[in-house]
Amino acid sequence: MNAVIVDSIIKTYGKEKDLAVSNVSFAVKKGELFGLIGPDGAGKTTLFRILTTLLIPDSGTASVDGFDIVKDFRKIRDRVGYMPGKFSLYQDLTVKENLSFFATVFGTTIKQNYELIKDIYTQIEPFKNRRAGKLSGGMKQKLALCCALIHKPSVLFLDEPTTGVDPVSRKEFWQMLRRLKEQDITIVVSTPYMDEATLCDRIALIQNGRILSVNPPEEIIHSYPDLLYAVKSENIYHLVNCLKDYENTISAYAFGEYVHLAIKSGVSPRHLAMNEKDQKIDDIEQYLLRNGFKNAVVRKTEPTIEDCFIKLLSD
Ligand SMILES: Nc1ncnc2c1ncn2[C@@H]1O[C@H](COP(=O)(O)OP(=O)(O)OP(=O)(O)O)[C@@H](O)[C@H]1O
Repeated sequence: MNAVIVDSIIKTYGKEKDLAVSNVSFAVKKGELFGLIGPDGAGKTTLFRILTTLLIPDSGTASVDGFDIVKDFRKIRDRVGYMPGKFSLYQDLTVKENLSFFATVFGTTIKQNYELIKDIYTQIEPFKNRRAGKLSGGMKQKLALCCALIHKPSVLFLDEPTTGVDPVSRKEFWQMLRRLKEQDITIVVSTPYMDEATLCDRIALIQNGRILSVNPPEEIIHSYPDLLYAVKSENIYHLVNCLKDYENTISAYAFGEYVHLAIKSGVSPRHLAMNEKDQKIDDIEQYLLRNGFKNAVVRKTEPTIEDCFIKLLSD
């Protein structure tokens, strides 16, 4: 059964009718941890605001927990938890006051649903009398999650919950989400961090208001069609340009301290053992040598979600 159904949603802004969400359709299964992955401006927040009944789409339909986002908006508001990217906490209220406030708004008490938030709340309880504005990023995020959960929602929408949070808190946060999922809460979470995509059951890759793919992350990675190499040398900028001109190149782009080079899979096996010497590596090394890169290191690499995203964008 599906907890969220989005069918042909279109949303534009302003007189110019700038397209923010372009004919988007997808469904999220009950109990699923579903990720909306895409860069800034992709349309993630707009979709969240539509699904939490804060915005009305220009056209298309959507339902959450079986209720229509327009006709049944009140029922949806009782059933969803929403952690917006910004401004979800009252900075001048303490940790405890924020939580009590959100509980009261939903006609419940902290005590009534304490079991659900206990794991998370105990981590911020030592600071319960501190004003929210004086908490660290990680602590704010935990409090905001408690506030979004306090009325025991069946579907939880989290808009970029880990943006601006340190790597350790980010990891802890995802562990918390996995535990919530075990309690049968459907979670839709957006993130611009591609590495977080692999922690979801399924992900929708979104760009410019369009969905490029909806699949489990491992399937997206498995269906990557090209051969991918990581190339390292001094002067990444020149290296990228040089590799773009290589005859077999499909794409070449900076990837951390490496350049990722995608080439046509041709006759080489798609999954060469990582330590197996690949004829193509020799060819690339020779090409780079001819072009003045004396110490370039070339190795085969497995695609990440980010590589798949780049591939989908260039198709
Ligand atoms: N209130 C608004 N008025 C006009 N345009 C808007 C408004 N809100 C969003 N947009 C535009 O709609 C597009 C999608 O924005 P949206 O905020 O949904 O994306 P996002 O993926 O959540 O990115 P971000 O993380 O930057 O918020 C962008 O081009 C954005 O500039």
